[in-house]
Amino acid sequence: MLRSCTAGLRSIWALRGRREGAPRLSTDLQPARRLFSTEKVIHKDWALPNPSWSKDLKLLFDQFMKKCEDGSWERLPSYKRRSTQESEDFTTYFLDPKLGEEERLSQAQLFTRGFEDGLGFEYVIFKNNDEKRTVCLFQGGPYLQGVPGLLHGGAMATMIDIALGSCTGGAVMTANLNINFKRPVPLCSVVVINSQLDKLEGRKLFLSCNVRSVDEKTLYSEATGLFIKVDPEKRST
Ligand SMILES: CCCCC/C=C\C/C=C\C/C=C\C/C=C\CCCC(=O)SCCNC(=O)CCNC(=O)[C@H](O)C(C)(C)COP(=O)(O)OP(=O)(O)OC[C@H]1O[C@@H](n2cnc3c(N)ncnc32)[C@H](O)[C@@H]1OP(=O)(O)O
Repeated sequence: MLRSCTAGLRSIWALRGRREGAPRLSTDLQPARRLFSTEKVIHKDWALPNPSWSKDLKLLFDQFMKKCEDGSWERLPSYKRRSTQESEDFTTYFLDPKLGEEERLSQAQLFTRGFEDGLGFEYVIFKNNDEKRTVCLFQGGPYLQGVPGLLHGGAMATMIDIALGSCTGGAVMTANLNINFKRPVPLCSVVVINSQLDKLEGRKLFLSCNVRSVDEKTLYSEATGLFIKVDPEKRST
């Protein structure tokens, strides 16, 4: 497993070298502002295959894209940042215009999309609206290591949070997340997160998920989450 991870890293570096004008490693501390001056980066949909995707991830992606053809499933696009109504709901709810937050947040981006191809979170989420469930295909890259050779539990928790949140379809906040880590996840492997909405009670959404290996033989984690729809009448700050 470690050998394939190293090989993956080597190919990522090789690719980076080949791509003309490709940004250098984020550890070079390039100003984030420069990244965001490129409209292409802001509007790019990151939930699409790139050369770092393993055969397993590409295969599953293709299978789910096929399921999208009859409209029962949809692929959810993913951006570093976006200016949709949903984001506006969050901004109105949490940010105080008096504090000049907009300027401070001009460099903000979704942290799961802050890594270069293959190094961090590679994932795509498919949603089945009728069945109120999502499937997240996730490949955790070498920068997400915890115990040597294994995915950090916090990285897994992050993906679980996003996967559960993707089932809610609106402006929500995570109020509670409960995870049972049953088996360690090998770094650079692909896992499948199956999430579902179990119950809706006013503004409270109760969700659950499991995380399995591609062959479904290993159950890595099980989790439940409580998400609260933000109340536009309330401000939290
Ligand atoms: C997660 C994905 C979201 C996807 C959204 C989609 C699109 C958005 C567009 C762009 C964004 C893109 C991507 C987003 C990606 C990632 C998001 C990451 C998510 C997070 O990383 S998020 C940070 C961690 N999260 C917090 O930082 C929450 C801090 N917290 C609060 O901000 C408040 O606490 C809040 C708002 C949760 C509730 O506050 P509130 O004032 O609105 O409501 P209130 O307190 O009245 O609770 C109402 C009813 O919920 C019950 N209740 C509340 N909390 C409970 C708990 N813990 N356990 C059991 N029951 C609970 C009460 O008991 C009451 O129940 P009842 O009505 O029956 O009495």
